[in-house]
Amino acid sequence: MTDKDQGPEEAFVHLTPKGPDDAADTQADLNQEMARITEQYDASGAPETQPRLDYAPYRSSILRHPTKDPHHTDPETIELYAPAFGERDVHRLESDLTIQSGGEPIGERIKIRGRVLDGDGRPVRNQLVEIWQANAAGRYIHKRDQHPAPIDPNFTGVGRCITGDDGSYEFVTIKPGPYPWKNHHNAWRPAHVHFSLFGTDFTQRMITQMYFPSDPLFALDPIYQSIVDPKARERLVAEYDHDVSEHEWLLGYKWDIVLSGSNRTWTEGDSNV
Ligand SMILES: O=C(O)c1ccc(O)c(O)c1
Repeated sequence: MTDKDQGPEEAFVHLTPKGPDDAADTQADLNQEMARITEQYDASGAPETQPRLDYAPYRSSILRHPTKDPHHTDPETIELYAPAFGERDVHRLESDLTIQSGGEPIGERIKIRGRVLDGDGRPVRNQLVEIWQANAAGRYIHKRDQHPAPIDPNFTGVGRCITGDDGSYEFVTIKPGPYPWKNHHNAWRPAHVHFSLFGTDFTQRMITQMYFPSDPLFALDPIYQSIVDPKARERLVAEYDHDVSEHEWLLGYKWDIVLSGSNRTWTEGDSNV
């Protein structure tokens, strides 16, 4: 575990925004800084699928990134007190975020389907997959999110499931709206769904985000841009899949998560960084 390991609570820790006179607060300056770092990467020719941990345009990463080597733990000891999940602990209906209350949540109903795979393309079965996200208006139910967008009384934005024998997972949910955050002036996060994979024990937990195709905010988002390899960025974007869509009911997206190897999915916090 590292201090960067992040759940729904910690996702809202912001730095105080700098004042309007601060040069780094303009989007143009931020874009320049992001482009400079990407250029350095391109020149280095190094394949890099994981994000810069202390990426200045993403302000909180300066505070939150791990500064010490990973802490080695004895896997047997950790099993004595870490939480563990089995198939029976997670109900099938917990993967449908649209039926948690008496009423229908507002927004575009979607299904996200995918597989969890290892670096050789083998399915990773029986994994706890948890998601959390903003509602259709871009609002989280969280005390630190007080921006003036409505809370949906029929939507918590939280769900979970266990992967099947073929590594598959599936969530029915509402497409999240873009989220305004305080990283810099007029900062909006592209619509995204947070994913946590538990691993076979707590020390393996990894956290990432899934995005939606063609989002105009990608180029402006320091979290997305903190991944300098364009291919690694693209792997975080789900694909629209018409076969997953259902007639007059929902739109379908496909998104696979690869745990290791050169096609590894970007992770923002896991026990390996
Ligand atoms: O780093 C953050 O502050 C932060 C806040 C909310 C999010 O949805 C997010 O992805 C990051």
